[in-house]
Amino acid sequence: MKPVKVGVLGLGTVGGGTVNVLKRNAEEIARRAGREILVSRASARHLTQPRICDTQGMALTADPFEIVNDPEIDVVVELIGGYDLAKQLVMTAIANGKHVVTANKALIALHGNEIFAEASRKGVMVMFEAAVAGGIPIIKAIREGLSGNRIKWLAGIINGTGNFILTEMRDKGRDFDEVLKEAQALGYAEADPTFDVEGIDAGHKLTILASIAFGIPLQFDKVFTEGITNITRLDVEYAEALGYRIKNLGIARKTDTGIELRVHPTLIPKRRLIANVDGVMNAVLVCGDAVGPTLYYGAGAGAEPTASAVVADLVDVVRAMTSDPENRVPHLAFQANALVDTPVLPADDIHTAYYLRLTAEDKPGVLADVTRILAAHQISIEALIQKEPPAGESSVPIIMLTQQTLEKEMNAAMAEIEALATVTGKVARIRLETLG
Ligand SMILES: NC(=O)C1=CN([C@@H]2O[C@H](COP(=O)(O)OP(=O)(O)OC[C@H]3O[C@@H](n4cnc5c(N)ncnc54)[C@H](O)[C@@H]3O)[C@@H](O)[C@H]2O)C=CC1
Ligand SMILES: N[C@@H](CC=O)C(=O)O
Ligand code: NA
Repeated sequence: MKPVKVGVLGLGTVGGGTVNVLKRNAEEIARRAGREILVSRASARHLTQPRICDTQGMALTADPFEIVNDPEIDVVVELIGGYDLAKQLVMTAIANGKHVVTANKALIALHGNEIFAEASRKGVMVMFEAAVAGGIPIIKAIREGLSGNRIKWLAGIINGTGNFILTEMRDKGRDFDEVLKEAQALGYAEADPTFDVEGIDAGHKLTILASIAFGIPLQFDKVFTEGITNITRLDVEYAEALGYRIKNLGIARKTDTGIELRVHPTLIPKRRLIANVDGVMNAVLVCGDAVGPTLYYGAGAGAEPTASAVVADLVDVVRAMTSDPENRVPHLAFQANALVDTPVLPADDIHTAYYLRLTAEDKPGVLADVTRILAAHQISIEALIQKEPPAGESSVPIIMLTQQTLEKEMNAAMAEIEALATVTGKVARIRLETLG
């Protein structure tokens, strides 16, 4: 049988890793796919620059449109990143009847509804396993392995760069900016690293996971995101002292009224396996009504872990290429009957517990004022630590854990606490999930 001809767009970290894995494991991959998979063309911005992969046997071009318009190419692998150019290339490839594999979560989260609709019309596959949690086969796990379940909730560490930064800060006391630079040098970070540290990249991934898990359209604009830039060493230490770790989580939960979609730093009990997922590793907990909680763990970023997922998608495409389009697993497994009436809940309706840290004057009655405000908003305190004032100072840190409450009640209570004359500055707030 003739080899399947692949055109790779972008030979950076993931593109280079993909070429390397395809070459190194060519024999096993051909056996599993049933046909040889050959990268016959690749597109790079700078044709002569040194790169991590060997480009022998590939025709290189600086113009990616040559590849998506080449009638010889069967599958296009988009690894350029970004929105506009990537979308034009993917839509052109689909219009030309080519299958597409991409690692681009930004593209899928923002333009996936349009891309999948067009792909369905043309009867081609668009695969995106590498877009969520790098090498972990989480898309497959939810779409195939858990397809008999009603998914109740999922929660994941789904940004490798952010987890790497939090781990290095906690374990080695390293500085935020210095660790971010290292993550960039290692090829983990996005082209714009604010996507990693402000929760945008995790928001893109959560959008995709929620869409598959709950059968809703992709709705990135409704995800609540908070980044990790405000996490202080003090909060990391207090959280540890209380038996918790701070992890940046993407959480999607089905409630009676809709779906919570949120990305934020979260206190989680230290005893949970996911609390011990460190460095660039990712982990996703998925709770189905039949199976209960399941956990998936692996490298969330980096050249070859991500390539592992890209190549798995290529193998799937090649296996399914010859089958009737109607019999292939559909792109998001629900495309034609997406649950458009299930709302994503506004941030005010998030239901969670909280860690609060405030600085107050060391005077009788201050704590009573704070607890009175919380009680007026039906917020119960689960644990409280009041430190002695540091020598020569009259202010003390007060740390509280609350029971579950509504975000809007907490916002109102925090505003009232901050307005107290005896309280200095802002109240630090980190959401808390037991993940039980
Ligand atoms: N780096 C990682 O660990 C992961 C990255 N991803 C995603 O994979 C995609 C690629 O990411 P990386 O490989 O890290 O980025 P990268 O910046 O290392 O590679 C992108 C490559 O595309 C090339 N490129 C840009 N415009 C081009 C054009 N017009 N024509 C030809 N080539 C062009 C760049 O020169 C660069 O070599 C992104 O969507 C990213 O979000 C997904 C999972 C993990
Ligand atoms: N920048 C991303 C790369 C993988 O998706 C991350 O750090 O997780
Ligand atoms: Na994946």
